Amino acid sequence: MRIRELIITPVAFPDPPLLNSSGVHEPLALRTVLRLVLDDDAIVGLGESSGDVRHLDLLRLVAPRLVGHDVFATTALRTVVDAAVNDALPAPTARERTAVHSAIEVACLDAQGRLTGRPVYDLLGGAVRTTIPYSAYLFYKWADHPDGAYDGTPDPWGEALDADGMVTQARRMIDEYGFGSLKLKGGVFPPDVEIATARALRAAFPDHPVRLDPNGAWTVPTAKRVAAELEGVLEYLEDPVPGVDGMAEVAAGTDLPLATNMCVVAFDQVPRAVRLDAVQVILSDHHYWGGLRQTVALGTLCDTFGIGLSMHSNSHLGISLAAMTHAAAATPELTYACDTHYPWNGAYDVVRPGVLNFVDGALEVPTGPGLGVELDLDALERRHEDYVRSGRRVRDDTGYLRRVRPDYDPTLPRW
Ligand SMILES: O=C([O-])[C@@H](O)[C@@H](O)[C@H](O)[C@@H](O)C(=O)[O-]
Ligand SMILES: [Mg+2]
Repeated sequence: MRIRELIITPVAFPDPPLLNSSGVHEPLALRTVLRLVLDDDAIVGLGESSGDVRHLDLLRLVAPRLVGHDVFATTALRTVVDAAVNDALPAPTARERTAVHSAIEVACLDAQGRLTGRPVYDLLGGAVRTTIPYSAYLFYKWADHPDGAYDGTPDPWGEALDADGMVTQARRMIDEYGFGSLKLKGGVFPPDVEIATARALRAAFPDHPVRLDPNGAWTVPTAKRVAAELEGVLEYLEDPVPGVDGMAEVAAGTDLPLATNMCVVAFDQVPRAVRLDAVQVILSDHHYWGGLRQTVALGTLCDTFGIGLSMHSNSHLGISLAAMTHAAAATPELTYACDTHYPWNGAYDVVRPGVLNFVDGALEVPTGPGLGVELDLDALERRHEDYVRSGRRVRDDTGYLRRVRPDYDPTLPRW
């Protein structure tokens, strides 16, 4: 079955003012929705990937070159993608190429599943679990955007700028979604504030493992001190310092497992990280590890070297969530609850409701053909109109925070 067309639709959707080590989320988050149309027109494979304009430009170069290729030939399609993006200026990096491979592979797998009547997890080797636990992704946040939300809807979450605010946010996430573990996004306040927040979460929810992720905001000495204080409090500490060498120095002095989605983000970075014993958990992410099959392969590799496997997320919608869920279903080595931003953005999804419902903090793996989710074309059109109207083309957390604090310096490590 051959590919007739790849339709690429950039979308924008409201996002709350969530703080991180580089700034704050803008009123709109960006994504790209892919529709891979096959010859007979009845089968359309879905995909979702980054909304940044550079990725979009690369996808647009690739789209016409896919026409006529077999949708099952995903390995050969990587060569087609590489040849197509060679025309890009500036020349794409290996990471940029891999992100395009990932996006195309997911749309192909969805189409293959629809053609064969099998869920994507079957195409990945079969499901080893039927439900996938996710963690509550907690953010320090402002009560509202300075100029209000993009669509004028009042922010239902309220402010969370200290330990009490974070415990309130966590309680609400747990009440609404049933999450059984907590991820705290740090790197926003001085480390002692974030240590106090992690401790408060642990005390308020003693049965919920807590992880903390300051996205490389600390120096090695600071990270060593925080790790010593949080041993026994956290299940893992994610990217306390930038770079694999710093991670190795911190890891050498603590029993707390160190996790990363920043310093090991591709297969060619694994050997050095292993040699240095720099990370004890890798966060997979099919959007940049090369797709769903590569994510399953990463599980094998992690197991080989005794490294744990978790899953990273970024602001996303339901096609990505479905793909993450299928990857998790087919990866035996993935034993941590996965990250997801979905509670922050899911109200603006482009897939029809009914499939992606959290029960006890977990998603049932969709059993329908392909990814098992259906596109809501009206919602897609609305989100695309917002994209066009907004004029936004790249994510800029730092620039947005600077509107409020013009002297804001995003240089890391900060503490
Ligand atoms: O959404 C955010 O602000 C996160 O900080 C995200 O950009 C990170 O990529 C991510 O979730 C992480 O775990 O580092
Ligand atoms: Mg992280």
